[in-house]
Amino acid sequence: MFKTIETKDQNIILKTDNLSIGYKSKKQETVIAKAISFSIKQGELVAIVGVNGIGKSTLLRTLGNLQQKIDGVVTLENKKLSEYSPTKLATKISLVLTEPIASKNLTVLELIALGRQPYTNWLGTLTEEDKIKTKEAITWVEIEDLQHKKCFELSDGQLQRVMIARALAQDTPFILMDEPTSHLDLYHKVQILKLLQSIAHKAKKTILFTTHEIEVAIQICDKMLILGKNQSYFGTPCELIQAHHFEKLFPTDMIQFDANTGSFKIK
Ligand SMILES: Nc1ncnc2c1ncn2[C@@H]1O[C@H](COP(=O)(O)OP(=O)(O)OP(=O)(O)O)[C@@H](O)[C@H]1O
Repeated sequence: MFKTIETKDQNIILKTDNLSIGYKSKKQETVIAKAISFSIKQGELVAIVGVNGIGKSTLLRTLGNLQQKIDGVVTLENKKLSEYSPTKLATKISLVLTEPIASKNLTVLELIALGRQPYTNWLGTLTEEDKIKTKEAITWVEIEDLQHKKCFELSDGQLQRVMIARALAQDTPFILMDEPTSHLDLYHKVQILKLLQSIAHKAKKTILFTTHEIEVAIQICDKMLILGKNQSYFGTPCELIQAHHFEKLFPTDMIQFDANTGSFKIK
């Protein structure tokens, strides 16, 4: 249904090596987090977790090339991220960010079709292939009944599914999502993450997302990145639990991670 891609280096799609992220101005450079090294393979669902303000969104924007890294190397399909043109990058990475969409007056179908922009001509004319990819994305996310609604008529959970469909219509091998489960109840959080898991595993998309739902992510994700200011930890949830890395996530005065249940307990 969707394109799969072949890469060298054991199907590694994205790799960071000693990456530092942060903000640069003419006067100063602020490092938010450093020494971030990890690699993600095709078809993996990966969560970035960490305390508020640690730099999860900054990392996601850096990986999407929306902002400059401070130091280190990011490679996408064995090529440096900085060597991609914006047009080429749009065929490799789709981004679902938390900013409210400006185009809520569009219908769901129109919004999802915007995902085809990297492939359309300057008039935005949709080809048969663009229409097929748009329909496929709608079917995958099971929102056929919503397609003619206006986006402002949707609930948060429905809108989140629509944004995922738009990313799928863009048909990139790699999808970056900032907090796809925010504002959702537990049932809908799990529903969205299960959907992302099935897209990763069945359509062989590589999905990297930020979340505060650590306990749900432990149960659903293939790998996780625990982001810290000076050191980050990457691995399968099981490896991270066994290495006691979740214990270091929050100050221990109020909450403690229980490695037996994979959950946090209030002290
Ligand atoms: N445009 C900016 N210029 C300078 N500093 C910024 C900018 N945007 C964010 N920051 C700072 O970068 C740090 C990391 O912010 P970021 O939003 O990446 O964290 P986060 O882990 O996603 O947080 P949260 O979990 O609260 O969403 C914060 O200290 C924030 O104040």
